[in-house]
Amino acid sequence: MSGSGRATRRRVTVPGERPYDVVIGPGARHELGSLTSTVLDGTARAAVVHAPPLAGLAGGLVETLQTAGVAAEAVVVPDGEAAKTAAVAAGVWEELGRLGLTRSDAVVGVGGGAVTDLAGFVAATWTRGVRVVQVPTSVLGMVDAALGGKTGINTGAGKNLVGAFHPPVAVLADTDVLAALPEAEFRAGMAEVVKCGFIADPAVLDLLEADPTGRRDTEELIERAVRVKADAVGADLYDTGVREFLNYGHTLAHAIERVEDFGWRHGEAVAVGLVFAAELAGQAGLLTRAEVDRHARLVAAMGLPTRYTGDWERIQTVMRVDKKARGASLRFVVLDGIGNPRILADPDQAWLDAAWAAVGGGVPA
Ligand SMILES: NC(=O)c1ccc[n+]([C@@H]2O[C@H](COP(=O)([O-])OP(=O)(O)OC[C@H]3O[C@@H](n4cnc5c(N)ncnc54)[C@H](O)[C@@H]3O)[C@@H](O)[C@H]2O)c1
Ligand SMILES: O=C(O)C(=O)C[C@@H](O)[C@H](O)[C@H](O)COP(=O)(O)O
Ligand SMILES: [Zn+2]
Repeated sequence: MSGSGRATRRRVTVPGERPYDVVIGPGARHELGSLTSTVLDGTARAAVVHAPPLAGLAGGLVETLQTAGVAAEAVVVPDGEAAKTAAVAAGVWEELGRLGLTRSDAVVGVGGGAVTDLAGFVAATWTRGVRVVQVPTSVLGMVDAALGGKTGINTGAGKNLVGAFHPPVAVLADTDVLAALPEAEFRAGMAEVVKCGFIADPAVLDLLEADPTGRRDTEELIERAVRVKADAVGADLYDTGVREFLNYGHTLAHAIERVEDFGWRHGEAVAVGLVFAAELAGQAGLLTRAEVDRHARLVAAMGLPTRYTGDWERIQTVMRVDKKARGASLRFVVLDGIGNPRILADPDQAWLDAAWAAVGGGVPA
């Protein structure tokens, strides 16, 4: 089973000190067993971390590992953003201790971005670092969260404020599992895909304008987004340069998520954040009106939100806790033309207010 379809799957190598492959396509998860003689060589034990909705899939992967001679067990965590807490991480550490996981063993993260972020974080911290294989099951996980090595959890102050850079040894993006992904989650994942289009690959924009559902060209879109991310993290794993561009739309998005107590889908918040960032660039004279409007038009056509009305003062306070902020100054990723991202530091308040108005927020007089 592990070999069937292998030749037809797409493979993207993420460059860096320890390069690894992202395998994209039907049945990709079945390559897990064969990893025990390559990147998982020497693994005696493995913890397969998953949330309840992915129990069936994770159970199959536990069996695959067992068949390959690895003492694998499932570790169940809460679903969605509720997995990304210090308490859940502490619970998983206790489980890894019970399983006797040593440095030569491995964690397998199975699920959406929330679970792979958590699984990556416990792998980064357990015995100061064990190998992790990510098996993303959402579009968002496949194109973004499962690769690149950003792992982490949330705190009361905001999104992803505790974490570590810990790249996986392999990513198995099995597009068969997307059949069970709820439509709203599929759409939310496409927000990170269109983000990649705007920052680096305009062909993605053309594909999505032709079919805003992303269903016609799903694998092509996933591969293109993975390549955009692989290029950025290959050049700048530690997020001190070009990797910051992957944060396009995220300054507002993370603030929305925090203010909404993590009740918004990440991709939906990113969608609004893209519209906000485009207007900010328009205000700064970096994008034409047509380029600004292309953002809102495409995001809306994809069935994603373009509006958010909340407490502007509070949003601005939370945005200052963003990891791109330096001291008191806010820093945003903006586009200086489509496909040409740059940082805009300390934008004029009037530009910020105009961007807020563009997503439907009211600005107090
Ligand atoms: N580390 C990174 O670089 C990075 C990048 C982007 C996003 N993220 C993080 O990823 C998270 C969002 O990930 P997400 O959008 O995947 O959401 P999620 O992980 O919350 O998953 C959304 C829902 O979809 C369900 N689901 C996932 N796959 C399924 C499948 N195949 N069938 C049925 N149900 C399925 C999950 O159980 C969950 O209920 C956020 O926490 C975000 O901060 C991290
Ligand atoms: O990989 C990156 O770098 C990104 O910025 C990708 C984002 O889509 C992702 O949401 C990431 O987790 C945000 O990073 P953060 O450092 O702002 O938490
Ligand atoms: Zn994101």
